[in-house]
Amino acid sequence: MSRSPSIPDRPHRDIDPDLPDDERLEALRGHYADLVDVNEQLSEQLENAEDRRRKLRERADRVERENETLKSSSLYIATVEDVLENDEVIVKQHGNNQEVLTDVSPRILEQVSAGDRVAVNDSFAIQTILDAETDARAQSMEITEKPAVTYADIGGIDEQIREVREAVEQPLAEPELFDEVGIEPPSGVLLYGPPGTGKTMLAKAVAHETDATFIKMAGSELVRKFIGEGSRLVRDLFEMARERQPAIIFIDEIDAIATTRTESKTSGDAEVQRTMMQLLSEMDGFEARGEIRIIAATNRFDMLDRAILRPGRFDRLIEVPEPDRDGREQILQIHTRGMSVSDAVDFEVLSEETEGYSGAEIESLATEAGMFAIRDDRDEVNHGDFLEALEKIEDDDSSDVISSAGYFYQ
Ligand SMILES: Nc1ncnc2c1ncn2[C@@H]1O[C@H](COP(=O)(O)OP(=O)(O)OP(=O)(O)O)[C@@H](O)[C@H]1O
Repeated sequence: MSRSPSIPDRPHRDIDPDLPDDERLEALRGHYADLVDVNEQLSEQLENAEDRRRKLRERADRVERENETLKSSSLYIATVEDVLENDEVIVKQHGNNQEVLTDVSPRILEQVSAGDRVAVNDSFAIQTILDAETDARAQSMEITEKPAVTYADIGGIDEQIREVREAVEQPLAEPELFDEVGIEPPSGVLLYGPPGTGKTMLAKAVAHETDATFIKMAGSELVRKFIGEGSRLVRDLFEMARERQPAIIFIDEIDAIATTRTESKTSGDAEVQRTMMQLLSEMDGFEARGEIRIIAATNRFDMLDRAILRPGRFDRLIEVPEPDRDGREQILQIHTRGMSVSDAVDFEVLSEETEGYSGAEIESLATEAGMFAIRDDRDEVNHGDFLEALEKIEDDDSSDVISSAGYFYQ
């Protein structure tokens, strides 16, 4: 993709002062028109850059807020076991199952009852009662009975589909094959590769094919600010899978809980470590030929703690790369299947032009091309629409570079 910003040249015209007045006036008009044209182009670029800056500002604010949340002091999650007569309650802390008798402020005592999930501080004083909204279990899992994605919706990674079918689908569909041969199927499958290349789709397609429930959890969700929450979520995840089996557990961004350990020993690190240990112990505990399969995904293979790749853990690694030329063509065909596209659209040319694009980016290219057709009041998308969409995407991309380099904002 070309990334250099194309800033129009300053218009220049030599006007001979000795020309007759009418010719000089004509030349000046021409020069003026050039200036107006360049001015328009620059204004448009400026507008795009400002739009981009606004988006980046929003993103920076969001990251700052998240950072603040993470820095604020941690609370522990506990369940209220019993409310006693003398304004005391017994709470059981998640993670270590420690039971504690603690005083409660009258303000909270009126609202609290046995079974409530609460957040407690270091001295076990109840700080908040967690309502259904903050119940992380409900919030952080995505559960789909039988996802609609099929292998036919995935382009350019046939070899990866074959490997996933062998490692995940076959043990679910034909466990007797493994019994007969006397081997254990892979415990967990790790898909790794750049963002937007179809890793989630692959996991969903296996669930579709095997009529399994798809249960997705993002690694970042497991790294919450409540101590004990991560390991509890992991337990919930496996419990949910047992309730709904056959099930595919999909842990996206596994690097969030399984990065190489640093030397620092902050409580945050220890919490992440505990969450990972919980995941490994759940994996050790389940039957490899059973009805639950586990798939994880990461864009940061280089950062992974090798401990999770040992036999019996994520022992089948499948790389999902960016699509090659043929792959891009297939993905383009898939994402334009439901669109009304002119016969003159040359997919071969488009797949040449999209080198470096991920599946997700090709999907937005198709949508963007459709938008150009709508803007032009047509109901059929033509080759020119795709070229304009390409140009727009590349411009957006280069304005990324412009804004991050501060080019326009000096
Ligand atoms: N190989 C592909 N074939 C068809 N569509 C694809 C492909 N890869 C990505 N897409 C499109 O991009 C979207 C995002 O893909 P998906 O979520 O599977 O990527 P991912 O690899 O899991 O990304 P991430 O690492 O960011 O989670 C999909 O919904 C799909 O529309």
